[in-house]
Amino acid sequence: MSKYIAAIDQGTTSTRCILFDRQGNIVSVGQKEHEQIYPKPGWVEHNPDEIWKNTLEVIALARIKVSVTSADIAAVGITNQRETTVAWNRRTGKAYHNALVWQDTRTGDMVAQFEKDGGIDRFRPVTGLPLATYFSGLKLRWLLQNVPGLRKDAEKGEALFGNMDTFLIWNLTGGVKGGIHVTDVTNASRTQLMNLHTLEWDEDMLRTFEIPRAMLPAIKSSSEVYGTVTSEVLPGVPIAGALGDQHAALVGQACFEPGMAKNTYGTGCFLVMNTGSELRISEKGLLTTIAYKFGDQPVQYALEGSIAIAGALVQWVRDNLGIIEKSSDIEPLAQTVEDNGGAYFVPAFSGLYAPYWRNDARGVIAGLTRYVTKGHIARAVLEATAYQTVDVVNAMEQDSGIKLASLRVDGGMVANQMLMQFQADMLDTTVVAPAVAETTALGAAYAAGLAVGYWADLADLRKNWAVAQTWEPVMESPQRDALYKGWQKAITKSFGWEE
Ligand SMILES: Nc1ncnc2c1ncn2[C@@H]1O[C@H](COP(=O)(O)OP(=O)(O)O)[C@@H](O)[C@H]1O
Ligand SMILES: O=P(O)(O)OC[C@H](O)CO
Repeated sequence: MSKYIAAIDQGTTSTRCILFDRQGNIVSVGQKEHEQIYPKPGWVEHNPDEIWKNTLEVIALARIKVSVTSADIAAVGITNQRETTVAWNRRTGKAYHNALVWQDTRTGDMVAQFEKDGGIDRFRPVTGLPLATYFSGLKLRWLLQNVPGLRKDAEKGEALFGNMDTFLIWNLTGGVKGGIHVTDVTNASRTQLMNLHTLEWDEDMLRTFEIPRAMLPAIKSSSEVYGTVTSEVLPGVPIAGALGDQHAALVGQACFEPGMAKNTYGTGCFLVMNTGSELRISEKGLLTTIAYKFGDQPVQYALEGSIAIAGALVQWVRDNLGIIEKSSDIEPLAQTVEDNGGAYFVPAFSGLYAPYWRNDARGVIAGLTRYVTKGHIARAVLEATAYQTVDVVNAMEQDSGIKLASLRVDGGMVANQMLMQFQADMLDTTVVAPAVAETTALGAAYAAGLAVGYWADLADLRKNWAVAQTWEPVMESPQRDALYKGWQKAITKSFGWEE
């Protein structure tokens, strides 16, 4: 019997391949970062060829470290940065343009145009999503309008659209030699082209955004065999699961009951609450999305609070300001001071996502005086992620009527003790990190493993979840309230910057 499940986690910053055993333990990891391309202010691109090459490389790396053959791997699961949009040619395999990354704001004018006729929530009842630059539908519309020849090829079915899940599955299953063109429901739910009620591409949305249906992948469940890997890195292994990364983290955190929630602190920060088989359209600025759908079992829905910039702000301080060398240096720098010194950093680099949905917002540092040092700025940077999470939790509790008893956390920023303690303090709630920190990859492994019988059922998966660390709130209410009041004031200063 095969010993492991492989998960490919194609994130915003890097691509990883992780091998898991039956207890959900990490056996081996291969990881590689890719280039972030910023052609203009607000534009963010990735090179799909680089990501495909990195994917092959990280699979090989993960295998070499523990010298496993493909016979040792029962299945592979894919998880990915969501919304990031690629169009490529079926015959050549070449992308027509760099991938437009989820954070890219170039569709701002389209958003404004569509908003004029029906407001920001006009597509919410069908898609669960507000009008925003974030989702794939308008990014694809931009490509179709701006890349010569793409629309013609798309109408003939020669050009294919996909998010990174689709692009990788197509390449892994043979590419130009008959690659399989599919996506899963969770990824499809982020395009703003899928009808949340029917789980099919919505004809009205396709017509409104002028998207040729022939270029769209088939929508599948999150856990079933889509095809078999033909590339020599994993020959003959079935690809049996796919989930957008935030949905995968929900699964990896074993949040299988309605009301259970997780928050993933990566490039962005995404709080997702399982709401069961009931579809709820948010009234507080959250997204309605698919939690997961395992095979032919009923679909599970979720509410999501998406924050565009979290760890990305730490990267920005590292790469653009150069006041730290590596991301983890932000913590000792922030520890050089007692508090934020009155400074607040609102990282509205891609506008503001949940619960504000302000495409016109841009980043500000507020409350500066001559007293403020780089230590205070470091502190304000970390606090920004915690305050944004409080904004989202407040909306989530109002929307769902459920008070969070504790918050399950994961992602690269969870390594930051100061941030996690501050988060517990600002939420006045226990924050809990699980033993397996790579919940995103684990969730994709679970989806694939369930499809091929490596794990029998959800009970098998629940057993694997264990606590690694908890952070308890210790801050007094007056201090918490004063800090949050400052944040609420600062955030209004970011509004209306972009005309
Ligand atoms: N110790 C740390 N303190 C603060 N931020 C950190 C720390 N370690 C990593 N990060 C941030 O976490 C992010 C990487 O997390 P990860 O979960 O790997 O992201 P992604 O899946 O989005 O690629 C980066 O933006 C990085 O700046
Ligand atoms: O790559 P991450 O972990 O920052 O996640 C990106 C999200 O899926 C964007 O919606």
